[in-house]
Amino acid sequence: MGIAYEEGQVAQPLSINGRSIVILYGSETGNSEEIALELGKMSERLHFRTVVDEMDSFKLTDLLRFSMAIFVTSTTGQGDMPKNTTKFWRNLRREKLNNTNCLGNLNFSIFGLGNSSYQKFNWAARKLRVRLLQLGASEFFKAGEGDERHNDGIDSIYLPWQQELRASLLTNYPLPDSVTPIPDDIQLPPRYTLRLATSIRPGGETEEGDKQDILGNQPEESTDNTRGLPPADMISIPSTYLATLSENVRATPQGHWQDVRELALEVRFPLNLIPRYAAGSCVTVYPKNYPEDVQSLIELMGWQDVADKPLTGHEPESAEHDHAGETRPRGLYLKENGTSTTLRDLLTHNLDITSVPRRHFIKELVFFTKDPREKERLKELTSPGNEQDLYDYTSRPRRTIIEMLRDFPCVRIPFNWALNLIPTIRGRDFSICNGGASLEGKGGELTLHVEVLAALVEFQTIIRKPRQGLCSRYLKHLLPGTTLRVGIKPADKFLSPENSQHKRPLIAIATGTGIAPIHALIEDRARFSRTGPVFLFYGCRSKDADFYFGNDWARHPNVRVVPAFSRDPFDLADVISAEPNCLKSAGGLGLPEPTYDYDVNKNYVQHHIRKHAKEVGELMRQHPIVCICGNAGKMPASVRAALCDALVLSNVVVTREEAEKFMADPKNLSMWQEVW
Ligand SMILES: Cc1cc2nc3c(=O)[nH]c(=O)nc-3n(C[C@H](O)[C@H](O)[C@H](O)COP(=O)(O)O)c2cc1C
Repeated sequence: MGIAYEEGQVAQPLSINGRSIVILYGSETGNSEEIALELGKMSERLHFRTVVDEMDSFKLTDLLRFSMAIFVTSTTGQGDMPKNTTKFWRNLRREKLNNTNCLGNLNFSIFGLGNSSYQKFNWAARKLRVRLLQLGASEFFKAGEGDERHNDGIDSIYLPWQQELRASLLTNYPLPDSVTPIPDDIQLPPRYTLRLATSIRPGGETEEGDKQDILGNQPEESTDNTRGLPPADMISIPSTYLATLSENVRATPQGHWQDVRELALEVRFPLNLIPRYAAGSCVTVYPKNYPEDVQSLIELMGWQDVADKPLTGHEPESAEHDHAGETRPRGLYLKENGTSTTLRDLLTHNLDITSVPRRHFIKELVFFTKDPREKERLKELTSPGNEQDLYDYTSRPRRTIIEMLRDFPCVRIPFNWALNLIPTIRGRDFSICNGGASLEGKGGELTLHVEVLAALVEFQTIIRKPRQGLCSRYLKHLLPGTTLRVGIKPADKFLSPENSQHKRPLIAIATGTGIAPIHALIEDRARFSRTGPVFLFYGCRSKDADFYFGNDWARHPNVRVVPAFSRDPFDLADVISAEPNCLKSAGGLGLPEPTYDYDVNKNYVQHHIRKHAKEVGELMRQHPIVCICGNAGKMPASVRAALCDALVLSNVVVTREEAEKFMADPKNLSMWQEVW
């Protein structure tokens, strides 16, 4: 007879000999991590001993302790592996492992996340898969490749892939007769739990005399945290630096649809810890939540009694639940100076309470409401086939976690489950837009002046209240003089002027704030007397509103700028559209087919590339660097198609097929693409 599960119960997966899965992810912005966690739940429900962790926290030899490994990785940069896979990937690629068959006992499968507007679509997952096979591992289930550009995003490939994987696991690793999978409507134990350092009496008061947490830290004086701007206190984030905001001004006119900020930061590095930085580097800003939002969530969930009490360490629920020594979610950092952390601190600095609710969050909410109608609606939102309904409720109106909890007033998440439901805040990257002498450090403790252009993300949605992204809201009201913690992400090597790279021609195509890294690059090259020519196609709405650095280009005589002002009057004769019949994509390289109809009679960068085909072709013969930066929508594919057309029109190659091959070959050019 199978095990009977009862509603309301928290079911512990059984421990069955030889039945274990490790799920390792590589993730920059959390999408792969979310999928890995979902796969982890699926695996636990099938009674596999399950470990979910980032790749870098795992040794190769540890992999072999599991019956199976599932890898989930996004692709970042120019077909690169995410940062939290660097160590793992370096180990895997060691030459001495070649021909050793060292992973001969490993069974694996892999799911990749990517965006097909990038030339190197899903390359990280593909590279990883090839290397695992080379080292003798066997693929127990076919690889999946999610594409953000699909109608339902990554889910359109991921959901059916996950269903098939589950079926395959059940067939190939059948459960003993007496055991059934844990059904979806039965709750699994939490991965992490929060505990108060002081014990609370049932009535809610704190026991007397216990005013310290287990580390002996005194709780801080209570301050009025419920109003105003995010607090100034810091959390310890590894590999970050202190920076002072020196400027925060609006770069677009008041009436313009978008509030774009010019921010300047003075970043301080200890001399022994100077990161590699150059034009093309990014600065990572870690936003915080506003006290009023934090308070609102605390009240909604009834956490007032515990919100300001010190917490102890964040251990996993039980030792059985082996998460490779991990005691709190990756990316969750505590306050500096050993001061005790409270739930309010976590909600302010660590947990993304204004993010759009993900499927995993909604699935868990079912367990925290007693109202049958709420339960039914929550189940409906996450049931297979209802992806459009989920999208319309969550992503389309950019609804936040707090707003969703208001819509479901009977939901009460116990405070000690918070880390399991709410995702951690991740830093947001902004391309540095200054270069050359302005990006040179000064002083004994090096101070670096960096500038960024931050387009504040503000949405007009079907919910009447205008919405803002977390980081946008944080930056909008950030006052000069504020100290914050920032990271610096190095740029691709070929962008920096070392090794004579600056002598190569640069063909740059930028739209909107995508001009930021290009501007930095041009300033960097200007330091040298002999630099290659620059041909810049720059698309924005209007000369007066968002033609960033418009007055600056004149300082760079070797830079030729061709602007495409899409909303200013223009001469149709200047705009050369594609002729799909003679310049049709040859396909075959797996590149997305650009659409031609949306840009007829418009004034976009791709039209000007075709118009200047001869000059573009000339530079293409000289091993140029080609940069495409800006919005990820239709622009990257249209621009690549226009570059291919230019190659044909200027007789560098004869056919469109040859043009696509030419573009993909690093012997001809170095492509750097940064689109979002
Ligand atoms: C800066 C940047 C570079 C990217 N480069 C690629 C790429 O080369 N190939 C690709 O298929 N997807 C690329 N993507 C798309 C990501 O793989 C995709 O957004 C994915 O969902 C991110 O998942 P993550 O949050 O787990 O990192 C890139 C995204 C960004 C923001």
